Amino acid sequence: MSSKIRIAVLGASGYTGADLVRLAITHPAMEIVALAANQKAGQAMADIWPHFAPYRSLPRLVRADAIDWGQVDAVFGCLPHAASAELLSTLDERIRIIDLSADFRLNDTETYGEWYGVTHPAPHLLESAVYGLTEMARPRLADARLVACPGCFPTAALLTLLPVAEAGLIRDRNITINALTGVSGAGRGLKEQNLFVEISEAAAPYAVGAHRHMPEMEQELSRAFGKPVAISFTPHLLPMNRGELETIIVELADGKTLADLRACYEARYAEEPFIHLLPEGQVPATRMVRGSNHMVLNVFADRVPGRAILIAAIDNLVKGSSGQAIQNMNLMFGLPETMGLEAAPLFP
Ligand SMILES: NC(=O)C1=CN([C@@H]2O[C@H](COP(=O)(O)OP(=O)(O)OC[C@H]3O[C@@H](n4cnc5c(N)ncnc54)[C@H](OP(=O)(O)O)[C@@H]3O)[C@@H](O)[C@H]2O)C=CC1
Ligand SMILES: CC(=O)N[C@@H](CCC(=O)OP(=O)(O)O)C(=O)O
Repeated sequence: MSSKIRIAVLGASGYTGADLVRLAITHPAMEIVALAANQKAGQAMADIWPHFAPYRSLPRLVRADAIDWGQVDAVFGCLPHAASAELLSTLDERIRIIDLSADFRLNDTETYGEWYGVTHPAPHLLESAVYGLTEMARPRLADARLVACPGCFPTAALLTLLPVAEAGLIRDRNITINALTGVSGAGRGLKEQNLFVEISEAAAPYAVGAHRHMPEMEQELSRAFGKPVAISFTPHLLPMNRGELETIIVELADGKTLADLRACYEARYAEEPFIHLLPEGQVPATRMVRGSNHMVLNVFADRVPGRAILIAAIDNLVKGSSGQAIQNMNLMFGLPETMGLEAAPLFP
């Protein structure tokens, strides 16, 4: 192995793949050896991405079957679900996999089939897959061959809910998550509902009562509560490029207070480089984290007795996908966890 981790990015012509490349360019221990696409194979990154104009030496996009896999130590799967598992399951066991799709997040293939509408292409890989919510998965990452990065909505929701669920501070019922997202969450493919005229000067919910991230959140929350949990989750599309904000209403467990929630986050996240409990009263907003791997979080009282409001913001393309993927890679390869991810948020 060379002194750097030689990486391939599958889906480098998509939004998460491109943001991964953006971060990899300045990562001191990553060397980009291959970039793959589907319809855009054959094109140069600088031709399809205006922000890569200064980086003409990036490898040209190829189809995955044209990659010299002997040169690759780690692969990032930035592909649609099913296509991702199909391709990744053909790779040599030596190559470590960081998958950003939904393919290896759910433990059971029946739930996957129900929500994703396809038969799982590689069920034999599920057992060894580590659910890569980094802050919760550290001990299992060093030896992992396959890491399934969480969806963008579950990332913010679970980082907010898991500590207080595990500490018995909230009830396992009536958890309501309302989320706002930027349009890059839907990928670069053209969809008429995401055209400028359809989304500008507007805000609208989608996948109401039926979003695919619910089973993923329920899987992890059920583990934390030690019993099956159902949640209510409604995403809303906003006319912004990046960013995700989640407002979560919870019921406090008997005798627990807002101060208990705050103390729990202070203890759990005090040493975390990327998770920040804001000072009392400060409201999280997407502009606080844009372009960075940070998450900001705060807790607020609800007028309804016995409830609390938890709010978190992340950048869907960084902490919600490519940044978290690199954070996982750093731990898989024994590197400092924050390597290549130290950039401050972009503002204004
Ligand atoms: N966008 C986001 O905020 C997040 C996305 N994700 C997940 O990450 C994955 C990538 O998302 P995103 O970057 O937004 O998607 P995009 O639609 O922007 O990009 C998809 C990429 O996959 C390639 N591709 C499509 N179909 C195939 C195929 N059959 N075989 C090989 N390559 C193919 C495309 O190539 P070409 O352009 O040549 O057609 C493109 O490079 C998805 O699974 C998504 O759900 C996860 C967290 C957040
Ligand atoms: C705005 C928008 O459409 N966002 C996407 C989130 C992308 C994501 O995280 O999807 P996967 O779980 O498939 O990886 C969505 O709501 O489906």
